[in-house]
Amino acid sequence: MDVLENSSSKDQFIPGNFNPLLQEVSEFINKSLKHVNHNYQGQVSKIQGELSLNQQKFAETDLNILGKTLTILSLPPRFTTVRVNVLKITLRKALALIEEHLRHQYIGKTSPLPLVYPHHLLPDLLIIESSGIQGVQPATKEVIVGRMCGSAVLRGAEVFAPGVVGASPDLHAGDRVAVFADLDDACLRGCKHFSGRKMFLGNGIVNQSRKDLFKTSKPTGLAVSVKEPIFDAPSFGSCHSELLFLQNLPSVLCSHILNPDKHAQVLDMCAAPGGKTTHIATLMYNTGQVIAIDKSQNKLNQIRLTAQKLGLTNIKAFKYDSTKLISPIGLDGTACNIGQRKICLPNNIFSESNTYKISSKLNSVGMDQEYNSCAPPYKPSSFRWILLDAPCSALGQRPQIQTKTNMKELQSFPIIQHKLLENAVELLQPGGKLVYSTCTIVPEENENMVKWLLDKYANVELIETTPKLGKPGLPNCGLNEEECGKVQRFGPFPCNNSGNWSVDEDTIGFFISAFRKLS
Ligand SMILES: C[S@@+](CC[C@H](N)C(=O)[O-])C[C@H]1O[C@@H](n2cnc3c(N)ncnc32)[C@H](O)[C@@H]1O
Repeated sequence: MDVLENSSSKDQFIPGNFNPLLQEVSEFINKSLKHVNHNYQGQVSKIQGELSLNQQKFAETDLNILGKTLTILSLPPRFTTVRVNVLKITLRKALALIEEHLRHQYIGKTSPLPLVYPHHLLPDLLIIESSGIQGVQPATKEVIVGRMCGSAVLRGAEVFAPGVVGASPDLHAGDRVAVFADLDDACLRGCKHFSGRKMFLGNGIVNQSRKDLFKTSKPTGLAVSVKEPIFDAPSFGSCHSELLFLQNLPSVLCSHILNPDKHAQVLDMCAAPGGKTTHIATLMYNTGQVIAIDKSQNKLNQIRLTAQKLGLTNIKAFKYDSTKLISPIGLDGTACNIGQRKICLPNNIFSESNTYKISSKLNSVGMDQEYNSCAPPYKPSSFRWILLDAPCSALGQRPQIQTKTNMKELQSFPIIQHKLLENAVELLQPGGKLVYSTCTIVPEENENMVKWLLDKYANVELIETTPKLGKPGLPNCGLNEEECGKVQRFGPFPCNNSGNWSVDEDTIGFFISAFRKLS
């Protein structure tokens, strides 16, 4: 645990030997992964002294799986992955667009122009390979930003004025400045000399003076243009958002694994902000129907916007609690059944106020009826394809330069995942396919969840997930070797001893499993 102990004494990020994740969370991951440590021991000793980030050797004490995992989690993947809207543009043309965008973006940057190429297996994915960690020394003057802004900077963004919380007293436009993230939300707005825990993100050129940054409570515009980031990553903003969609590789894989038929009816139980929903809708060539459920209205609005941008009209989105998706009424004419017209009852959860219309066309009466006919809840065995991309502890997301998640919160996720899975199994037709995924590396939400499902339902079988890009499931977490081989896991992180991780290894932490319901 030296990695963590070191962290409290450091006030500045040095890639490769520091991760500021909360100690409590680190202990939880450590507990969850304890059975893994043993299995990784052989590989860990092999890479001792060899694994290097930023050409810096890892200290012997850092070479434990937890230390490496936490270090990697604090940085973004070196590969940025872009899903191409193949309904509107070919991969080749999209590649040319991205190259052109990058050529402009990298003018004046110290890092080399990234490579762009198609993924070796996923037909709609382009890879942007950047040079990753850069050797950069902090400039003397500094700007302090919040954690959210800091994570965005690590993924290639510039610093905008609302993200700035502190700055050196004599800061003027045109100054070269070091950008730091405030790890504990401890920096008061307008602070001149911040002495709390902070992480160095890179150097840039100031666009607004200190006076301009803090003269109003709602500053706007570019604050710092980041020229020498500690981690080189391309930025896209809203560039060609009707053609290109930034999406992590395992998330793209997830929809390919579900692989519904054209004209199918698919249920996406936890859909917002809609990355996978819109991908599934695209894989179905904008035919059939993707029913997207989420409990958050704000996030549902994001699905609508993304669908509109991408030109997709086969998505119907509803605000609903997916732990209560099964119709409580039955087939007495008032019950809900996909494809039948829904009759709204007094006090029925379905109402104008809690559903969301995906397209303005739906305002016409006829379309409203069509829309209503697929509103939740549903009778059992309604769907042949279901995606449950569950709410989870998200401990695979990168970069996580700090997390506020506490132990109690972490332990709450398996409870809701059980309820969601129960609904999913009930709604699945015999012969139907369910994909369960999370963006966490914690076995309690992954392998253990699969084991729980298989034990509970004799009529559900675990099936192969293809295409195969991830690693097998973790051993000693309830699944036998054959079962481990069927699921796909991304993280805890690579154990090849060169440090040259491939695009399929250097990803966010993720887990994918697939099931079929027997008749
Ligand atoms: C991991 S995110 C889904 C990401 C999404 N599939 C995508 O690819 O963009 C989990 C989502 O589950 C939603 N959620 C959490 N509890 C829910 C519930 N009981 N019913 C429906 N949605 C829920 C959250 O609002 C969140 O948007």
